[in-house]
Amino acid sequence: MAERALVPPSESVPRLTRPPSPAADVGASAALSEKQSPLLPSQQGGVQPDHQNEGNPATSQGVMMLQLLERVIELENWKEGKGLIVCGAKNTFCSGSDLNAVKGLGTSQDGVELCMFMQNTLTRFMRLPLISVALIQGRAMGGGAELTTACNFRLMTPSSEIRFVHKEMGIIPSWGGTARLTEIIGSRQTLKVLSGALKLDPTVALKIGIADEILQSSDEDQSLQEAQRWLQQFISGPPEVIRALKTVVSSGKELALEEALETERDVLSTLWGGPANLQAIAKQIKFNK
Ligand SMILES: CCC(=O)SCCNC(=O)CCNC(=O)[C@H](O)C(C)(C)COP(=O)(O)OP(=O)(O)OC[C@H]1O[C@@H](n2cnc3c(N)ncnc32)[C@H](O)[C@@H]1OP(=O)(O)O
Repeated sequence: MAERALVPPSESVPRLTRPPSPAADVGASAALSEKQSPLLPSQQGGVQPDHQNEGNPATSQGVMMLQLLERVIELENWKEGKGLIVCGAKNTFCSGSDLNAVKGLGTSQDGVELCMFMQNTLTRFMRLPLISVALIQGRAMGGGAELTTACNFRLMTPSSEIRFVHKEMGIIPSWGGTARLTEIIGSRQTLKVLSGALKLDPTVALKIGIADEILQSSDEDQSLQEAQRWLQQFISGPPEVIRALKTVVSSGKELALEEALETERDVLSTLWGGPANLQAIAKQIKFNK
């Protein structure tokens, strides 16, 4: 992996390395039924507050973060998956850190530890061999805005808003959000968005390239269905091919050229002459329609 001047402490974020054996990361060959939902388990409960901890916000926030990590580990083990949608509850994507909890986490060391934990979790999330979509219903603020940048795509509803409010809180986005936003919209736009703590409505978000599309409905269920249809166009096909594509795009983004090329060779070797490839050749598909 290419060294950067300002890398986080090595223990905080796992380094992307090429798959140890070609088949290891892209071995899923079981077909995902087209009826199977590509959704993150968030639809089945997601990262919810642990109500047993309601009396102690700091613990409650910690529990939610651990739950997020658990979900990521679950997804790392979901070998037949192709895509996922991250969404919030009650028409709100995520309003960031629990402001009550952070009152009890006032030292610089607390902030850095939180940051390292979230950098690690979100980097693992970003590297999943799944195509991920943030469905932004309502507000995505602070850490919630950062979470959207860990997804491959962002869909907004007409009434949604993304806002990196960190400056107003006297901090910077440090859950990997600054680095990822810069990669998504470039450094000039990122500087404007962060230093202005700009309210990004869907039209502005689409214009500057943080949003990929504005959905038609702001209704929670309808927008979710729209998002599912949107994602479907990118995940139709055999899981091993979709997962391989995501893997090589991730390595193209993160690795030095020689390593990225080597990854492409390794991943290709798991597909060339495989079932999907042989079937496509046998069908003599034409792409002229
Ligand atoms: C990584 C670092 C970070 O994440 S820094 C960013 C931290 N987040 C924030 O500063 C957001 C603060 N919240 C707000 O600005 C507003 O509550 C937003 C999200 C815009 C929602 O406004 P509105 O729709 O009018 O609802 P509201 O303010 O009445 O809130 C409903 C209840 O939810 C609560 N809430 C909201 N956000 C948080 C939060 N981050 N931490 C803790 N509690 C939060 C509100 O306090 C309110 O609670 P209650 O109903 O008054 O008990």
